[in-house]
Amino acid sequence: MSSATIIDGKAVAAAVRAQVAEDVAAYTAETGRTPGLATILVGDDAGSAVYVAGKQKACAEVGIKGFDHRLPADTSREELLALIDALNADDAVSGILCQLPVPAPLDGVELTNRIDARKDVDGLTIASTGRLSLGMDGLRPCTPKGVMLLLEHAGVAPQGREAVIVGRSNLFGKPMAQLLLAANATVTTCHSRTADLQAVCRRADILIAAVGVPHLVKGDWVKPGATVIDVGMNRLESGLTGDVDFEAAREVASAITPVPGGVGPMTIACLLRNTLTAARMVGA
Ligand SMILES: Nc1nc2c(c(=O)[nH]1)N[C@@H](CN(C=O)c1ccc(C(=O)N[C@@H](CCC(=O)O)C(=O)O)cc1)CN2
Repeated sequence: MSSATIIDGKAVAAAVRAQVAEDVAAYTAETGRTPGLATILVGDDAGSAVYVAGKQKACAEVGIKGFDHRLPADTSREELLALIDALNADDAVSGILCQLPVPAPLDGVELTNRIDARKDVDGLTIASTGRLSLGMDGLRPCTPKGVMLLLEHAGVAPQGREAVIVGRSNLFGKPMAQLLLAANATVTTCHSRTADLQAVCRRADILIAAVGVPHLVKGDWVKPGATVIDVGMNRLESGLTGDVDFEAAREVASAITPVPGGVGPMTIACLLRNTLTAARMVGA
C-alpha cells in the first residue's frame, strides 16, 4: 500500500473560520448585534491558558466579541456558579465555556452544567448531551464535530462503515460515538479494559484514537485502507505527538490526520461556528 493522504486540518479549519467570519458579518448587518463568547479559565495550567488565548484571538479575527474571565485556582465553587449565572443573564454573551480540566476540588461537570443550554457552545451540558443522544438538533461538542467535518472533507462517508473509537471521555469519545451513530456507522468504543484492543482496532474502517497515550496505535493495528483520525495531544520532550504511530500507520491507511495540524485546529473553528449558532438561538 502506498502512503496515505494527509488530512490537512489546518486548511479545513481556516476555511471554516473564513466562512464563520462572513456569516458573523451578515448576522451583525442584519440584526445590529455582535455575537459574544465568554471563556472561563480557572487556575494557571499553561496548556489551558494557551488554548483560551487561542479562542479569544480567533473570536477577534471573525468579529465575535470576547469576554475573558481568568480566576485563581482557589476560586470557590460558589463564586464560579455566580459568575456563570451572571453570564447566563447577560444579553451581550451568546456563548459560554468553562475551560477543562478545572483544578480540584472543583467539578467540571457541575460548572459546565450550570451554563444555559442555549449558550452551551461546548455542547457538554446534560441538556446538550441528551439532545445529541436522542437525535435532536443542538450544539455539538467542538472536537467531535470537527472530526465529522474532516471526514466529510476527506470524502469518507460513515454510513455502513465500522468505526472504532479508542477512548471514552465525556469531552470526546462519548459524543464522537453518538455523532458517528447518527451518521449510520457501526460504532465500537474501546477503553482501558477492552480485550484485545489491537484486534478491535484492525476491524475499523474509521479508526479514531483519543486516549492520551503517545503512539499507542501501531501500524499493524490499522486495517489496510482505513481512515485514521488522531485526537491525541501528548507533549513530549521531542514535541507534540499523537496517539498513533504516524509514520507506520500512514503506510497502511488510505487517509490520516497528523499531530499537530490535524484535529486540533478544528476544535476552535467549530467553537466559533457554535458561538454564532448560539447567538441566533438566544438573540444575542
Ligand atoms: N471546555 C473545553 N475544554 C477543553 C476542550 C474543549 O473543547 N472545551 N478541548 C481541549 C483543548 N482544546 C480546546 O480547549 C484545544 C486543543 C487543541 C487545539 C489545537 O489547535 N492544537 C494544535 C496544536 C497546538 C499546540 O501546539 O499546542 C494542533 O493539534 O495542531 C486547540 C484547542 C481540552 N479542554
